[in-house]
Amino acid sequence: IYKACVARIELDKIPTVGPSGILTSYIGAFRAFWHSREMILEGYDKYRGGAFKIPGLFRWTVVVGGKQMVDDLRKAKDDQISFMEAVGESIQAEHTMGREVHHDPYHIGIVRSALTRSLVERFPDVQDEIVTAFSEHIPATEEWTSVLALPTVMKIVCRTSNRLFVGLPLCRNPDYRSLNIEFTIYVMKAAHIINLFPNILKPIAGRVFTSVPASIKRATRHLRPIIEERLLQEEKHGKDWPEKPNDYITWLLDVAEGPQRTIRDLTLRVLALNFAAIHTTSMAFTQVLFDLAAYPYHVPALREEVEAVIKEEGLTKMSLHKMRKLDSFIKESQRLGGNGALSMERRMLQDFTFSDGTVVPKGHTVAVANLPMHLDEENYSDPDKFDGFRFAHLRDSEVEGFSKHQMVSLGLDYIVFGNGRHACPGRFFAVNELKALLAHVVLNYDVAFENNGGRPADRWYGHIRVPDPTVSVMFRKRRS
Ligand code: HEM
Repeated sequence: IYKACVARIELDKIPTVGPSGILTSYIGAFRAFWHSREMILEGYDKYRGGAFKIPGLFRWTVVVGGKQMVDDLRKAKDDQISFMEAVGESIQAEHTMGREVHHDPYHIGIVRSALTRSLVERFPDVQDEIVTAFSEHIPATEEWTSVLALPTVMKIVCRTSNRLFVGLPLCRNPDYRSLNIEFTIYVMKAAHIINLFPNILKPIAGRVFTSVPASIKRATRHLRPIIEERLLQEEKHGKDWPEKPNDYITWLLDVAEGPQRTIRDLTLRVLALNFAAIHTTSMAFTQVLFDLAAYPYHVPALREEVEAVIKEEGLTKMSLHKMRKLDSFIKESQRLGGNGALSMERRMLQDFTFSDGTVVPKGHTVAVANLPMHLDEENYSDPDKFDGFRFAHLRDSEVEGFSKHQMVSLGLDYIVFGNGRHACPGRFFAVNELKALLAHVVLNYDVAFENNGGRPADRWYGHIRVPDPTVSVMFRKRRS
């Protein structure tokens, strides 16, 4: 009781946006449900560089802003703060992704190592899938053709990413594709439902009220024959059998042991990877398309850069690295259109003291106000303006050998991929894929909004941003 009282006193010291009384905070919680973005912007402005808290139905979130506090979180160790516990609760990972994935996320190490290492060798496959996917989903027509942006991009990104993860022909299978796209939505919906139940009933709620078990069955149908074949080859010829594919299933089997080698466990890891990769990358590329259509004056310089680099060295993972304007355009698009107002959610495993003396008691959740930081004049000049080549100009003034301003670099004021020990390990692939997608679009298409319309408003679900899925972008074969 004493410890709970001390924790309450520490929490009370952190200012609240909205009412903070035991009962009135529920009114704030309802406001936060619909308007958490506004509350985060308000708190950031009011308590600059400090912490504030916003209420939720079940708990407070302590929101921190300013580079110093981000740095404090970046440096914190895994026994002080936990990414898994915070995110695990938001998506009810134990009951949606499965206990195995939640408690033993060894596949994350694979994304950081084998997957990222494979990008040079596997780039031709990824590029081939981009070309084929575009020719099927957005054929280059002489006249303008209207394309529903987000759902179409989702299909292209899903098959392109899965060309790397599981290869041909599965990456093109329509049922496998829709299953992976839907899985993320099922998990988010399931998490909302499961969160309404007390802990003891959560496992039952997960099984009875959600579509997750059905998705696992559906994924197993596709993956079982592939996994069984791989296991058979391994049994016959040993670990390094000839023509062993260089893909995620191989990388998993290279390190998996005992129960990690079951069909169910391996299937869950494929679903978990798609969960992390598909919606994030698809939303990012949809925002890029919207920005391309809204600010078309960037297109000539982008084309010039892509063509010049390809002429010199062809299109490879390494040559994409030289396309700085392309990188900058995508980075700017995510600065203004990233997928939420909060990032770097962490659960405190012990009382945590920030450099400014703010104490967040054990068991509470902290997140970084990344949206206001991306819109802060102290971090970015003319912050509301979309300047596609902002980061390319900053890179021009960098000392050779430093690349602080390229998109994959983590920053204390650019938090699209988080920061610290749990920063997105998939960002090298994500940026590589986004650049290859954008290069393909500027080389082959003209892009515009219908009726010369401007950039559409995004949709917000609490602090999460989604590009409007009903918006179309027009494409035609490149003329100029
Ligand atoms: C534009 C696309 C993407 C965005 C914006 C994005 C963003 C993020 C963010 C914000 C985090 C949490 C970081 C933190 O809290 O510090 C994260 C984690 C993660 N991301 Fe990404 N991501 C993207 C694409 C991908 C892709 C393509 C993959 C896989 C190939 C991936 C795999 C992961 C994994 C496994 C984690 C968990 C890391 C951990 O637990 O340590 N992401 N991502």
